Amino acid sequence: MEKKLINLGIFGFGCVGQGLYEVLNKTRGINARIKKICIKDPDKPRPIDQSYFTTDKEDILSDPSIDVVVELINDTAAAFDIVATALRNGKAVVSASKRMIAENLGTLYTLQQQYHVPFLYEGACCASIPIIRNLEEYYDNDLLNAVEGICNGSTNYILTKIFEEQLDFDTALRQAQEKGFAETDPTLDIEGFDPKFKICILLLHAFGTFVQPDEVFNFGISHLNDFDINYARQRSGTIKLIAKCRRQNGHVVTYVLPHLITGHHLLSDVSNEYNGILVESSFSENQFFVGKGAGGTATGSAVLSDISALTYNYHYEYKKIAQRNSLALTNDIQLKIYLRYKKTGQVDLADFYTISEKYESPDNHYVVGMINLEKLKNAAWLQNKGVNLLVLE
Ligand SMILES: NC(=O)C1=CN([C@@H]2O[C@H](COP(=O)(O)OP(=O)(O)OC[C@H]3O[C@@H](n4cnc5c(N)ncnc54)[C@H](OP(=O)(O)O)[C@@H]3O)[C@@H](O)[C@H]2O)C=CC1
Ligand SMILES: N[C@@H](CC=O)C(=O)O
Repeated sequence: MEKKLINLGIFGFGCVGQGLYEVLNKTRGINARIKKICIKDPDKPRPIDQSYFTTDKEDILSDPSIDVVVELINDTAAAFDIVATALRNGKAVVSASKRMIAENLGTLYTLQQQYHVPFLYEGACCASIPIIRNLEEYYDNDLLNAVEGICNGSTNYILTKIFEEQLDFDTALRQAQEKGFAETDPTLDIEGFDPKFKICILLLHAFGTFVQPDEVFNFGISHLNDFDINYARQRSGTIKLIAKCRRQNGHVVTYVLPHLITGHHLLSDVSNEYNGILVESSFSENQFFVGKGAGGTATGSAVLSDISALTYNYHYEYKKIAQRNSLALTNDIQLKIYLRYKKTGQVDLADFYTISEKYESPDNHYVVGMINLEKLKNAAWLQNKGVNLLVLE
């Protein structure tokens, strides 16, 4: 039987928009066609026929023949306006804009309930890894303990190139940008904001907890220097930027921090733009999801899977909210960290609960010790470019 034709209105034709176009053209299983693509710059050369394009958002939002609005743009405020308007107009929406989603989760959840329209965003979290649908459907009753791992393709690409090919940071970042992995503003990647947006979304689907990204501490890899890299190498280890949400004493702990990984660890084998997510639960215990976490076709495939899911009326049920199991966020935990700094007095060692190791040389000092996550989040000294930290586990 012929499947009903789905008319798509797409916003954005950059890395992900073009990835979706390619995936859609090579996929036989779905009867969907692109009716219009709304972009920003009318003068930019496009690889497909000009008749597809418009700069007027109403050509999509007010067209009753468009069934699904696909939002793939790099402007957070405009993306929220598009998605919220489409939902209010009763149109199903698919998006990959993690920042926009994470910053507006409460409102977007309410709009879905109010207007009874689906809003799917698998591509927003770890691109090709179907983690949201798994948290929604497979882990709907199991008692989850943790969802954690590598949620940013660009930083994992940079760290892989540094550790495996001895590339310098700036060259590796440039490559990540050229390959379309990095955000328009790459500080969102290298300072750990992008994985924070993703973990905030996963937190809702795993534990039913709404948080504003500002409440969650993130520290990325932009302060990394050769001394830190050697510190990791001397311990036969590597460095990974890890986003984490973990149940602890009736609360949930959430953060994004660079970790020193030593010994055999599943995440140490996750390379380049791949992401890896460990899910820990009471009954199924440990499971590991790995897949491309950035890039046009990898994300396009997740977006297409969402479009396809809409054809069988799939929508997120947010079961953890419905089960009223929501956990409140806490930063009241102790972390064992390596803290490297340039000179005495640059960091406030009194913030540490205990210090077990101290090293001093003319150029670099470091301590290893236990520190409270809330203290770390509030530490002004950590903003200094000459200071870096690694979580030791
Ligand atoms: N790159 C990746 O690997 C991934 C990206 N994402 C997310 O997907 C979204 C898109 O990313 P990406 O494709 O990389 O970004 P790009 O910078 O490659 O493309 C952005 C697109 O958005 C368009 N655009 C910007 N503002 C508007 C507007 N107001 N109205 C209509 N179109 C607009 C641009 O138009 P124009 O072409 O005219 O400039 C461009 O086509 C982002 O939110 C990103 O965070 C999610 C997962 C993976
Ligand atoms: N900039 C992001 C793109 C995908 O979400 C990343 O590098 O992971």
